[in-house]
Amino acid sequence: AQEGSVAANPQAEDEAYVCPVTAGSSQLNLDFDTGSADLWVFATDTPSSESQGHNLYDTSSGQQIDGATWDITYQDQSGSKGVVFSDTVVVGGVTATSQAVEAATSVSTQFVQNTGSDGLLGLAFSSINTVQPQQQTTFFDTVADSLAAKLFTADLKKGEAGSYDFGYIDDSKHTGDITYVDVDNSQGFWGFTAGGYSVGDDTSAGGDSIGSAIADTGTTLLYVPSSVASAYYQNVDGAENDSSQGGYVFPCSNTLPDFHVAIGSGVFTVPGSYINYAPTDSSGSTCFGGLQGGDGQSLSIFGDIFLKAHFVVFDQTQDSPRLGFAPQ
Ligand SMILES: O=C(CNCCc1c[nH]c2ccccc12)Nc1scc(-c2ccccc2)c1C(=O)NCc1ccccc1
Repeated sequence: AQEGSVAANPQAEDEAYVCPVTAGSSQLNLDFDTGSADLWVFATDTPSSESQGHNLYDTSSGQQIDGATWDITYQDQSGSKGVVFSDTVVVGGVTATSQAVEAATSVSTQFVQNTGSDGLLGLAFSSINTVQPQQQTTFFDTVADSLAAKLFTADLKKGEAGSYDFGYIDDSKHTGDITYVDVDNSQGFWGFTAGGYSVGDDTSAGGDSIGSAIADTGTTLLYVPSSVASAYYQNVDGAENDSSQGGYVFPCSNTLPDFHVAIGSGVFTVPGSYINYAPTDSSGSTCFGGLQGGDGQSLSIFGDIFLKAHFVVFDQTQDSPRLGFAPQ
C-alpha cells in the first residue's frame, strides 16, 4: 500500500501553496486545490507568450487521450483550457500510473503572471472534473484504492512550509482530538455545515449559524455570509467595506480579534493576526482583511486563511466522506 508526504510551500502573502510534483519526465510546482478537480499544467503545448517563467510539462512523455479537451473558469474569472494526456504522476512518493494530465493551450493572465505555480492539482471530487467527452479522475481518486488508508491531510501554515500527506494521519502534526463532520459532496466539493461563530475573547461560537461551507485549499481567503463579516469588522476600528479595494480594509495599526466557529462538536479559532492579510499598498497604512463577505452566494468558502490554522483530514475511509479538523 502507498503512502507519502509532500511539502506545501507558501507563495508571497500565502496567496497559494505549491507542491513539487513529477509528471512524466517533468518536475512542476502545482497548487493543490481541494476546491477544483482538474490536474492542469503549463506544457510544451502552451503558447510561449503565455508560458515564460514556468516549468513546463513535456507532453512527449505522455499518451494523448484522443479527442479529450478541458476548460475551467474560476469565480475571479481566471481560467485555462487545453488537451489531455495520460502519464505517470508522482507526489511525495505516491505514484499514479495512468493519470490525466491536462496540458494548457490557453491560460488567463492571472496564472501567466504567477510564475511560482506551474498549474493546479485538483483534490475536489472527480464529479466536477471538466474533461470532455469522458470525465477524468483526480490524482487522489486515481490512487485511492492503492493507499494504506483512503484519505489525505492538509497541514498548511502561515508564512512557512506545511505539508500534504496521502494515505495516513501523522499524529505529530496535530494537538488534541480530530473532530469529524459529515461531508456533502453533491456539488463536488468538500462541503460541510459550519455552526455558530463568535469574535474576540468570547470563544463560545454561539451566534447565528454560518451554514453551508466548503474546505477549499485553492482559495486564499475566508469568505463567510456578509452579515458575519459585518459583525466581525464592527470590532475593528476604522474598518470599512470598500468595494473599490474589493472588500473590507482597515488601518494596519489594528490588533484584530480572533474568529471562532463551531464545527461539529468542536470550536475552531482563526487568530486575528491571520485575518490581517496584507497591506493594500506600499505605504502599509491600510490592510486588507483575510475574512470577507461572500458576494451574495450562499456558500461559505473556508480557504487558506482558515485552513492554515488547523490540521485537516479529507477522509473517504467510511461509507460516506467526512472532514476532520484538529488544532495544529
Ligand atoms: O475555484 C475554487 C478553487 N480554485 C481556485 C483556483 C484559483 C482561481 N484563481 C486563483 C489565483 C491563484 C491561485 C489559485 C486560483 N474554489 C471555489 S469553489 C466555489 C467558488 C466560488 C463560486 C461562486 C462564487 C465565489 C466562489 C470557488 C472560487 O471561485 N474560488 C476562487 C475565488 C473565490 C473568491 C474570489 C476569488 C477567487
